[in-house]
Parts: sequence; C-alpha cells; structure tokens
Amino acid sequence: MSSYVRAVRLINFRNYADATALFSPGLNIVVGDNAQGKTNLLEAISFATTGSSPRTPNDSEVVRWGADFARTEMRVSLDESDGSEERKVAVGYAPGQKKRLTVDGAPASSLASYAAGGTGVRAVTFFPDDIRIVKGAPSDRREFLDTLLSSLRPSYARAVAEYAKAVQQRNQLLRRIRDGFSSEKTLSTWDRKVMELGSEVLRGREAAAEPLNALFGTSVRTLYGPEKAALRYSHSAPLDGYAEALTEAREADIERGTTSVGPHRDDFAVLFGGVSMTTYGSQGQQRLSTLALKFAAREYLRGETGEDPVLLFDDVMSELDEERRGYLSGYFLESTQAVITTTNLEYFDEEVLERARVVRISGGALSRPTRDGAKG
Ligand SMILES: Nc1ncnc2c1ncn2[C@@H]1O[C@H](COP(=O)(O)OP(=O)(O)OP(=O)(O)O)[C@@H](O)[C@H]1O
Repeated sequence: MSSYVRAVRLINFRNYADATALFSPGLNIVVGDNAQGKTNLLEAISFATTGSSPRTPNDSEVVRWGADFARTEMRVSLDESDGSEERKVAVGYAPGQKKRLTVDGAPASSLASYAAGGTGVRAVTFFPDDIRIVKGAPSDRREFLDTLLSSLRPSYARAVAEYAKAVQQRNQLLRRIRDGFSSEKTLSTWDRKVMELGSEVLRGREAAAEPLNALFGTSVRTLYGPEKAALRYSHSAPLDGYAEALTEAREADIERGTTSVGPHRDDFAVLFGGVSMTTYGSQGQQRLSTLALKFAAREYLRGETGEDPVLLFDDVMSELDEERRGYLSGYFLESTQAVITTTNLEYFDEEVLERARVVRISGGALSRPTRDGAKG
C-alpha cells in the first residue's frame, strides 16, 4: 500500500489553537457546519505535506489571528518497502523568519525537496476556487502544471523559480537597452540563462503534456459522458525552435521591454468535443473539467512515482448530482487515502459511511480522536 497520513496536529493554524486529527486509509469525511474550519484542516494537511499553502502564497495568512507563529506536525505511514514504518514531519512558520521544515527531527535540505516527496507522501488537492484553472487566466493553468511537476522533482521547482527571476532580469535589461542605458551586446548572457532554464521547464511540461491529455480524456469520460475531451498545450515556442524564436523576437522585445517567448507565455486549452471550456464551458462543465484535471494529476503522479497520492478534496459533493456523488464516493473509498469535507453527511450512502472515518468539526475543535485505525 502507498503511504498515507496518520495524523495531523495544527497549532495556531487559521482558526485552530491546538487540535489533532487522526485519519485512516481509504475515505475520511470531515463534516461540520459552515465556517467551522473544514477547509482550514485540508489546507493544513497540504501545508504539512508540501511546506506551503495551496490557497495563498502569503504564509502569514495561515497564522491564527493574534498568534505569532503557526505550526503543523504530521505523522505519515510509509510504504512498507522502505523498511521504516513512520515518518514525522513538521512545518513551523513565524512571520519575518525563515520557515522551518523538519523530517524526523532533522532540517529538510530545501523547501523544494520537502515538497517533492520529502515527507513520504504527495497530495492532490481540490478547492472550489480551483475552477479558475479552467476558467481563469493562462497563468492559472501554468501554475497547475508547475505545481504538479514540482511535486515530482525538486529540480523542476528550482528551474521554474529561477526561470521567473531570469525573465524578470532580462526584462529590466531590455528596458535599459531600449532607453539607451545598456548595450545590446549584454543581452546574450541573459538570453543563454533564460534559454537554459526555460528549456528545462519546457522539457518537463512537454513530457507531461501527452500523458495528461490521455488521462484527462479518460477522467472526463467517467465523470461526464462520452464527450471527447482533450488538453492541448500551446507554445509560444516549442523546445526545438526556442533559440530561434527568442532571437527573432529580440527587436520587438526591446521595443516592448518584455520577453515575449518562452514557457512563461504558454497555455493549455481544455477542450470538450473541440470546444474550449475556458471560453464556452458552463459552470458545471468547468467544475467537472477541473475535477477531471485533478483525477488526471493523481494518475500521472501514480504512474511517475508508483505511489498513490493522498486526495484532499474540499466540498466536492455539493454541486454534483446523485449519480456522480455515488461514483465519487466509490472513487475515494478505493483510493489509498482521501480526506474530503462536507456540510452534509446525507450526500453519502449508509454503506459508504460505514466504511469511512468521519471527523466532526465545530469552531476549530475536532471530534475526540479515536485510536489509529478505528473509525468514527
Ligand atoms: N488566520 C486565521 N486566524 C483565525 N481564523 C481564521 C484565519 N483564517 C481564516 N479564519 C477563519 O476560519 C473560519 C473557518 O474557515 P474555513 O474556510 O475552514 O470554514 P469551512 O468549515 O470550510 O466553511 P464552509 O463550509 O463555509 O466552506 C472562518 O470563519 C475564517 O474567517
């Protein structure tokens, strides 16, 4: 069996002062009224798993109001083949200070390596706001791809971050050249750097594009219907024509003061029967395609690592019809581990509830943890 999360402790995290939740393999249902802390709990599991919040780039938002730090601790049950049984990981954050990440008590070598499997577990998250991946701007779609690929390899995460910096610096230089403060000769050093890092990003994305397209097609068929669905990556320049395209765009780039070619300008189309869901999708189609993207991400991670990621899905049942809710319950029950939130247990059949662990939340307090492995 793949690794899974046994327990998470939240200290000064969002509306939690100090609370511990225990989880089982298979389906875990977090239930509570509105604004009790369900989303915050999923966010905390993700924070503990990757060292960052999937909801905000601003870490200080997760610190409980009035507190001066936030901390998550997590116990992960490891895949047996590793020999060791359990890993303990923690993330501590105090505004103004460097984030502290530890694995079995020792500092993690970097955030990138912590997030890319350093904790022993990977996660795929779904938050209602993720619909922007389909509905929103190209940057939302690029972020989806980059987060997924970064969770596989720390080197990809580093390339993405360094590439963004290199593009910014090139842009500054372009403007200096345009305004006569620098000579065009200085540009070739930055072009090489941008190309080198950009190529690494492109290679990662190009390798993932086709498998993700196929997995997305299958997920849409099971979730939605016989529609032929596809993801189509669109390049500002493909890998093999990157250098030429960057050189060709040089004059125009100087004029505009921005870099117009490279993976930071790419996008992918989400298509149902050839129709763009970004432009023409109904709310329901956009939501289902977002779910299908997440399912594709799960399968992709599973294929690449041989490990099933943990699924953290927020309020996923509420806008689905009964048949799809039934399908999803089965999907989660059969996963290595899923933690999903709901305000309403009636979305689940009796037999699903019998097989699931139910965690109740009220005002940032969790139902008393029961022994590991016990339900309820
Ligand atoms: N940094 C913070 N410190 C304290 N409370 C916070 C912080 N950030 C958010 N909250 C509060 O936590 C509460 C619970 O939020 P959460 O999004 O987890 O609710 P939820 O149970 O998922 O609700 P819903 O069913 O309405 O989506 C909210 O009232 C929110 O204002």
